[in-house]
Amino acid sequence: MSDADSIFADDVELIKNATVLEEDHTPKQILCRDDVLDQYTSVFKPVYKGRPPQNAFLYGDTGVGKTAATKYLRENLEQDIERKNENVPKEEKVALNLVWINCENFTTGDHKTSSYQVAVGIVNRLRNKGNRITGTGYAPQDVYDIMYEELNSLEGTVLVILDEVDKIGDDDTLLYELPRSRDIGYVENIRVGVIGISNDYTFRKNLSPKVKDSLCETEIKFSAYDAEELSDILRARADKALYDDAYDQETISLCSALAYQEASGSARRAIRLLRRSAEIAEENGSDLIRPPHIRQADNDLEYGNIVESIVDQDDEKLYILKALAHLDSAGLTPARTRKVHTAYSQVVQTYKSESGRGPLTQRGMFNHLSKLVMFGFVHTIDRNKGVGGGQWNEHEFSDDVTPQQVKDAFENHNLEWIEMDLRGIHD
Ligand SMILES: Nc1ncnc2c1ncn2[C@@H]1O[C@H](COP(=O)(O)OP(=O)(O)OP(=O)(O)O)[C@@H](O)[C@H]1O
Repeated sequence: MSDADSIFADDVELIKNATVLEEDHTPKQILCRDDVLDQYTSVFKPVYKGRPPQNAFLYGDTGVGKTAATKYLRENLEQDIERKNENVPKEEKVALNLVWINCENFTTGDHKTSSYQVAVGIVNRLRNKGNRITGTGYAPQDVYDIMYEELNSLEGTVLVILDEVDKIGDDDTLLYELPRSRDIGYVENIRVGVIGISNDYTFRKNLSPKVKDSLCETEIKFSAYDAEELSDILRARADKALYDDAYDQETISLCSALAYQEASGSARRAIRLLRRSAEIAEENGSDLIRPPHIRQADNDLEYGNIVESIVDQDDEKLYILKALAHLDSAGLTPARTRKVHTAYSQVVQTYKSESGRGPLTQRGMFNHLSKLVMFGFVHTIDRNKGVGGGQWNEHEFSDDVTPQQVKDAFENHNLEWIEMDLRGIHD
């Protein structure tokens, strides 16, 4: 069968190498980051020389190259150590063990990670499949003991990279102890270096002084890219991913400008935008990515971002948003707080009938509703009819949110979307 017979084929193909546009692609070159790379290279240098490793804390907004720079230096370090070891006598060989943990992957049901969960993760990275431990059922001290035992069975330097380290929350025992494990006497055969990576500025600010002392030996800030830097990064990516005639200077400039404006200089957003724009251009049979494709791609990404941020809300806020979605569909917004509470109570009863937990009081719900206003999902109107006329609040979705996005978020959250008819609802 030729492509012409397939419903999946497009008439034109603009993407030459799709993997280059994927999230986990590590570029061969890190652009526009010379200063930061110099600083970061110094952190890895002692490891290459077989000296005690340093600890470091990397921070900066999302999509600004923290992970990419770390992967790039890790690959170089491993390759260079391998080359060096080929040419030196046995006793001078450098032993490096690297454990990469994304703390986001070790969250429990309530979206929280703890030092305990990360310690379980480290143990399981070091053990083979049949010998792994579960994330529950061990006393915390037992898990730490097992982890240090596993680490101590290695030799040389152990570099533990904790990506999204902020997910570790308040329980930061590990962040304090792991970098100092040799001084404390938990390990004796190895030297441990810890690199924490975070895009949460509050987490960095709130780190306890003792964690700051041990983990933040070197702090490296990754600032956001400006539109010109985004253009350089994007052009290099487009050169590898797209056919030469598929894009021009306007494609690169517009994708970069939009990512700069709307995603605070995130290279991830710029690359996603380029990929979606190329797909839309292909679907439209265009042999060049043009501004309308890019604008449509930008709208698609914005839509998806809002759905993702709704998915991140806790159950109570999801129920309030569902109540507002039904009120909106029934033409009943803006709705007074009492009406939103009645609708919300119905939603809770529908979803929580099995657990037996009831809805929050109106005041309790209002606290969550205020957070939704703060996050930009909901818009509240203050009605004031003057003396004797009364004062009250009315709520509706902000301009960026639609009932369909709430529905999509429920589905992404694996929560069934139960249809509800709130047309006859009273205040
Ligand atoms: N300087 C750069 N040169 C080339 N590619 C880059 C550069 N900076 C970022 N990228 C690319 O942009 C995307 C996002 O970068 P990365 O994952 O490193 O961001 P991050 O700062 O770790 O974000 P987060 O905090 O959300 O994890 C990746 O595809 C990465 O390869």
